[in-house]
Amino acid sequence: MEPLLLAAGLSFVAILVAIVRRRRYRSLDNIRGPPTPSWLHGHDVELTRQNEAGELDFQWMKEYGATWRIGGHLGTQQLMTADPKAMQHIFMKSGYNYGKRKDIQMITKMFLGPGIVAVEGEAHQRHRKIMNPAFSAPQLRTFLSLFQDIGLQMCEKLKPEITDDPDKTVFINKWLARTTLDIIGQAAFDYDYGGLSNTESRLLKAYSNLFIDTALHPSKWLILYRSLWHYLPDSLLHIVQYTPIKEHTRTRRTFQIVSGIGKELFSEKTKEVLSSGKTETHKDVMSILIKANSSENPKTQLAEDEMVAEMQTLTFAGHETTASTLSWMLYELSKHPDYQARMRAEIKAARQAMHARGDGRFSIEDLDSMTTVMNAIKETLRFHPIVYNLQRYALKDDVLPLSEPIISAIGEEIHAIPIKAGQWIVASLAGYNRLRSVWGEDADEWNPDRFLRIDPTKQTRVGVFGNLMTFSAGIRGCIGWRFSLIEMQALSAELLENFEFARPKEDYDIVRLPAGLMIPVVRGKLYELGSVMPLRVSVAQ
Ligand code: HEM
Repeated sequence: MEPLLLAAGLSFVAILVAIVRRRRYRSLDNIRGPPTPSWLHGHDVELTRQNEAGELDFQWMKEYGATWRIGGHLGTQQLMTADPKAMQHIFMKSGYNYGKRKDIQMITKMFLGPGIVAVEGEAHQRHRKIMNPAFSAPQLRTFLSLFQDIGLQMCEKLKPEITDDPDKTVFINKWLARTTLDIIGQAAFDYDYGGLSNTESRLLKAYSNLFIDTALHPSKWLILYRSLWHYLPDSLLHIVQYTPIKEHTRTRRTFQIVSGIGKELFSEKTKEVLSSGKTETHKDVMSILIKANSSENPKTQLAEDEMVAEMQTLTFAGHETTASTLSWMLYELSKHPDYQARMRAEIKAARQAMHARGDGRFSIEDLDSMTTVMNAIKETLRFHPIVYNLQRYALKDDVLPLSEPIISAIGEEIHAIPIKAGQWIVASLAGYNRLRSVWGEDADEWNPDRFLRIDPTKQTRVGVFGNLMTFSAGIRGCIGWRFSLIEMQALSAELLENFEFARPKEDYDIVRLPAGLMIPVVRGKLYELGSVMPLRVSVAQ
């Protein structure tokens, strides 16, 4: 059958199912929210076209409080919330009752294969059980010296690029992505991806501007088409990835390159680990995974394509995320030179103390004692959450508790919202991270010192770190959050001791484009420059 005809046929089936089910989701009439601009798309188009990620969330929060209703496809309603108790309930107290939608699962599968991020329920439990040991705190401590070595390599490579021209503008996100790619390659697979050494790296090329090409400003047709996937039976769902559109072709090309590398690595690693039996010598994440998988009951073991997908997932989730967050931190520091100077002084003092006791490298304890650095990382995670929202649907009828009551359409105060099975929910991570009730009246400013005054025991407990939702929470919370944190601490120490970061001499206006992940772009230069974070970098005095 012609692929376009097939897409049309699948859409027709899905529209029928969606219309039949639609009535059940109109249970939020009592909740206030912005008027729906279109019966066909609800607010889905506005959300993907907003000027900056989170802009609409902040606007709606001001108007309706921490929870509100928006329109979905074909006249459906979606609940959008930034409320701490609602977040806690959805992500930390309800097990798998708020699942990932099938359309989102499918898109994830197209990028990453059938790995941990794309699966649900029992299958997810199986994946997580095999992966957890590789992300334990003691295991992650062993990676610190690797993070420091690769951080130093980055500094050594960057220095000659800037010494001749003190006003040189550097796209710092590119340098950080190359660095974090090498880190994940070595830590996860004991493999050199060539990010810093090889500008022709196959993988870097495959990932370059991936989000702009596949997720930025999708057409109205594609937005609707994808949302209807949720209603397709599994037997038809897998066909949709072959719809001949440029976003899918680009995704498939990247998938083939990354999974090709993953397969080669997996087969070499499996031979190495299982034939030598010397696990002590193999401390990379993949070796631990292969060992854990081989000692599982065969019924619960991960299959080869699932293990390869795990490698793709770690490569993808483990590098751009951390690189982006660090880029936003350096951007903020370029606007806050006084805070930057305090961080540098703290790192230098810690370095002196370290030398005085006869050590050559910072320990985890040294890094943890640098509160000025840690607070800048925390504040950046709060202010610039690169995953700015998460979409879920209710598998069962439920009642969602609120810590911030809202006013209903008829003026009553609402403390809890009845939820019908099938209801779509958007958790606004960006919105929660800006709540004044949680973060103070200056929540819309980047100010790391807020963490000196906040008492976390007085907040509703959410997230995995610092009461932030940036790494999500609960059984599906980010497995790599501690990895990322140690990596950011180690790289910040190297970078800030070696370099100063300032605004570039060109008058660049940086915006946070919503492209699945939040990406930095120079306003008006998206197609010329792609995703960039330009900063003036000079050697620190
Ligand atoms: C600043 C850095 C990072 C941020 C902000 C971040 C954020 C997130 C978020 C929000 C989720 C939940 C996604 C969802 O429910 O759909 C997630 C999941 C995940 N992250 Fe991260 N992440 C970061 C770094 C990392 C690193 C370094 C790794 C690996 C080394 C990693 C591996 C994963 C994996 C495997 C999952 C899926 C967990 C599951 O479904 O059980 N992440 N991350």
